[in-house]
Amino acid sequence: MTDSDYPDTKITEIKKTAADSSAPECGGVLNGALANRPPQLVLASASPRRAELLQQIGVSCSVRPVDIPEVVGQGEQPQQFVARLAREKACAGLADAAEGAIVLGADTVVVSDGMILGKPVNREDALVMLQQLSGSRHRVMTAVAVTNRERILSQVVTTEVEFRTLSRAQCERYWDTGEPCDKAGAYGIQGLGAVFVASINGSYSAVVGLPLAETAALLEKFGIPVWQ
Ligand SMILES: Cc1cn([C@H]2C[C@H](O)[C@@H](COP(=O)(O)OP(=O)(O)OP(=O)(O)O)O2)c(=O)[nH]c1=O
Repeated sequence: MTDSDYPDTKITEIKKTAADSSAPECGGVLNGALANRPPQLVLASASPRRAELLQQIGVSCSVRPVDIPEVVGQGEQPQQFVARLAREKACAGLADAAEGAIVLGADTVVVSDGMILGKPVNREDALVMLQQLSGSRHRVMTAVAVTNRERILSQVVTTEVEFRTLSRAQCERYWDTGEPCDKAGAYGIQGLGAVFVASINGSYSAVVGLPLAETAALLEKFGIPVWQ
């Protein structure tokens, strides 16, 4: 794999137009009185890992999971896909957030041999994913998006992970632990799945669900400091 295979990643900024601002999912105007309050961060995610990772860098938030369809568009590249989902999650979270709220959404996928692996839908799906990852390298892409009613900033972070060779029996035992079922690629690097990992090149926290250095920089652009 070369750098040009995953040309990470500058921050993408999208300014919301007047039309966007009146749209129900992202609408509203910040009024003067509320503008003086410290910004409230809303985490639009059901992932306990993302809440823990934010806590790790001293950022407090309220948690409001959102439900959006996670379907790859025709011709959509993995990097575009994760970025779109993170932005859609953030925008959906803004819909019923308080005035002045800042919302963070994120998405993680595993990319192996050009295939996008999300969370396994069942045991067989997980076993196929783990066998596919066995003895080879894959990429984990995590996008983070932060939005208020005026703009969205987003960034995609790609990490390369190399797996040891796994036996079918090992994959079955791993499934039985319950760990793979809610994780992209059917493994958790932060858990028992760590024993499968021969090497990692990139951001560990991004593999777990949120790239902390990049997230901290994005939050600071919205006036939310880390380590408070
Ligand atoms: C590869 C890998 C993924 N994961 C997790 C991170 C994400 O929570 C999950 C990928 O699914 P996502 O759809 O990104 O997130 P989610 O469904 O958990 O939460 P939400 O959509 O509400 O934000 O996989 C790990 O915890 N460890 C790992 O090593």
